Amino acid sequence: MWVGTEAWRHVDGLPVVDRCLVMGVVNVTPDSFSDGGEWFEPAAAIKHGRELLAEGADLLDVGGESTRPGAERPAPEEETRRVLPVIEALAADGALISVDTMRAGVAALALDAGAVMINDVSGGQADPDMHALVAERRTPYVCMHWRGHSIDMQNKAEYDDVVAEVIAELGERIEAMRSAGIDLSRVALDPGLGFAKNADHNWEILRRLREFAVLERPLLIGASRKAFLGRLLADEQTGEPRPAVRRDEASAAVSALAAAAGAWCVRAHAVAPSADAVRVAKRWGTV
Ligand SMILES: Nc1nc2ncc(COP(=O)(O)O)nc2c(=O)[nH]1
Repeated sequence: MWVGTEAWRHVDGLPVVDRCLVMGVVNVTPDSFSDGGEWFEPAAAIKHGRELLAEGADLLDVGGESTRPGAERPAPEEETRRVLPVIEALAADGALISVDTMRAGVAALALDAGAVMINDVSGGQADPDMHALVAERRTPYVCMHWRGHSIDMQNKAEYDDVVAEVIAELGERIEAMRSAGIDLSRVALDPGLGFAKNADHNWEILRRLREFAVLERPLLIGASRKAFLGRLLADEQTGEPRPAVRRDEASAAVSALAAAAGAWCVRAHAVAPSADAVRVAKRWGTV
């Protein structure tokens, strides 16, 4: 039976400990950009989730729809088929699970199967029923900044001031959640790195991360293995981006810096490096 990494204080539903949390990524998809297909079989995904918990993941994010740029959407039934057995098994181990879905129907079944949080990259824009579900079930909810589905989201990466505009658009989401009767004390926000954002936008958001404090909600940062890190670390001779599976050191560096800037949680494919990184950030900032 898995035991939590540290004493949990559920402050109004969102899990909280006295450092930045680490959310391990379990993509049960054939085509996610960073690990597509590796954990597509339930047994492999469950085994991987247990490995991430052993590496120090505070919670696991189980998703059945790839959101990489250009991705085609699976049918709701297929998305459900992918995630439910994995959520059931890992929740039975005692793990804290968020379901990474934009669909209220999938989220409801995931909650019934033992998930304790909904991670919605669309912030409720992809499914008009999502906010009502979150309000009714009083589920801790991650609301990410989003400007449309992966199939064409990079066409919407136009900003005058990306930080000001992402903050404003997340503010609109907060109002929509408030109107839907959602208990905002159970809501975390996420700037959506790589979603309708290019590399410069991502770096500007990270550089100015503290400005998001104006929204007065915990922040989740999902930088792990993303293309902007690959481009930063491109081969100097060939210009070839660093492959996704070799971006974990850079991902951990972002985790440390995001934690130092006050992030509530970081989302990581390789948990161990980021688990160490957030502990370094905590001790560094401790008087
Ligand atoms: N809250 C949140 N959820 C996410 N889900 C998927 C991906 C895409 O990355 P993946 O395909 O490696 O999971 N990124 C995020 C993110 O940045 N934030």
